[in-house]
Amino acid sequence: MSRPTSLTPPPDVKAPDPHPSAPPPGTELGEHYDGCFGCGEEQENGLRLRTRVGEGVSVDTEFVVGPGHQGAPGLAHGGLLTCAFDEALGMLGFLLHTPAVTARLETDFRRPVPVGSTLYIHAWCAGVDGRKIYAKAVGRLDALDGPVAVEASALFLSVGFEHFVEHGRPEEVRRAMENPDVLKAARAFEVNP
Ligand SMILES: CCCCCCCC/C=C\CCCCCCCC(=O)SCCNC(=O)CCNC(=O)[C@H](O)C(C)(C)COP(=O)(O)OP(=O)(O)OC[C@H]1O[C@@H](n2cnc3c(N)ncnc32)[C@H](O)[C@@H]1OP(=O)(O)O
Repeated sequence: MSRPTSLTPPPDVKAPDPHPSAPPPGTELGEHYDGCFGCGEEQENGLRLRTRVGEGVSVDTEFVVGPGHQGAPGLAHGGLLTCAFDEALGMLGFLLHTPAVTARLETDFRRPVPVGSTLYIHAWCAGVDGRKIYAKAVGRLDALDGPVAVEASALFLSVGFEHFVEHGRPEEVRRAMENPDVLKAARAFEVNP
């Protein structure tokens, strides 16, 4: 039975529309930062997840589970599955046009996920209430309509770019700010609130 928690939007809060400048469904969202463990190309041991825009405020992310992702022999590690969900859910901020960070993330593991399988993760925004972004995701095994293996509920909070500048280690922040793609994304957020 589901119970109200801080991960459930208040009853009067509806699922939002994408921001007018959000990319259309089907668009592949690139890495948000090349050093990101979830999506960064420069992160040697990272998951290198790719995410596409779905209908409304939703995204689809595929996680191909390899031998480097094991917990038990031949099975995906739960923490890495949660990481893949965090990444997919985090991308919803791009459709709402705000940088956002995970405040709380709850994961339900329904079935084991074997090495060699692909987890099809669908994540969507259930509501926005001020800075709070309520989000959900479901991961299906080996097909878009495959059996549900993992589900997640999350609360993200919108933050300004100063969150990253103030808290990140200065050398990585400096390097990120030298990247024209990161700067362009940061300016787009600021110019079109
Ligand atoms: C210049 C370079 C720029 C580079 C930029 C690159 C691109 C970036 C773009 C996009 C990034 C995408 C990244 C994706 C990666 C995946 C996502 C992650 O893994 S993020 C990492 C993990 N998360 C954290 O590290 C957060 C650590 N926590 C915090 O920083 C703070 O706690 C924060 C911001 C979450 C909240 O702090 P407060 O001071 O802003 O706000 P308060 O007042 O504490 O909370 C506001 C409301 O939210 C509730 N709240 C806060 N935390 C909660 C929780 N854990 N559970 C339930 N409610 C919570 C509170 O009760 C309050 O509610 P009431 O307004 O009173 O109703």
